[in-house]
Amino acid sequence: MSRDTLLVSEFFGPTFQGEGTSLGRRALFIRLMRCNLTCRDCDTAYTWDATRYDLASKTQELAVEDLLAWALSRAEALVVITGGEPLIQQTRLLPLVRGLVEAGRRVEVETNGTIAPRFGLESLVSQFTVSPKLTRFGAGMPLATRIKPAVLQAFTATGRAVFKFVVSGPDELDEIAALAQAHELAPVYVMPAGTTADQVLAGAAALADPALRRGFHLTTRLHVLLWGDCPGR
Ligand SMILES: Nc1nc2[nH]cc(C(=O)O)c2c(=O)[nH]1
Ligand code: SF4
Ligand SMILES: [Mg+2]
Repeated sequence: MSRDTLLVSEFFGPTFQGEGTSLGRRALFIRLMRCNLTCRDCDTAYTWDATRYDLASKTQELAVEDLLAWALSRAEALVVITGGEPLIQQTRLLPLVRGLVEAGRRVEVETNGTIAPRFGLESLVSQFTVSPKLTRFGAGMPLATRIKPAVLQAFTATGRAVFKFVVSGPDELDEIAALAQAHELAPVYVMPAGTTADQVLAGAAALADPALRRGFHLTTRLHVLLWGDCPGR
């Protein structure tokens, strides 16, 4: 077994997968430190923003085998790996994912879609939930930083990608439709931004009919509806 370590922000569960295709399923979560993007409204800036947080005090450097033992000591069939941007650490993630899959677990990775999965990770992970960042959410970042066509293509080529856009309002659906068409992204989920139940509910209500008209799927943020902006849920 590898002595590799991962830079972890938090690991928790059981909880419910709060977003996307597995919404409502019991799951364990492993949130990794670091991100290569700097989204203005990031809800997990404590994983990467050294200007606002003391990252050293937020980081746990954990042995892969200890994380694996923790996950396998629980009954949950689904393990979600998120961040931050988890694929920054993908070489050291590989033995963890391999161990989980060999034990029969389903692994989903939540990613911003700017780093392609490699080294066999693309065939071990059951689902990549890819969230490209829109102009408003990614304010200040150039398009070429947020949207990498070859990487999006690599995710599509895995046959295991779903695309989930965090949306501030229905006026952003044009931008999503253009991206989906240009990069052949499917299936497309839209998800309201928000860290309170009121924001998420209002956002979902505003998105529902426009999303139906466009052929997009809709996801809420169940954990925010249930528990608000609460780390570790
Ligand atoms: N319950 C729960 N579901 C989630 N789905 C995606 C999450 C994330 O932070 O990436 C998340 C999270 O933090 N909690
Ligand atoms: S890509 Fe995700 S983790 Fe990184 S800054 Fe943007 S919202 Fe935050
Ligand atoms: Mg999140």
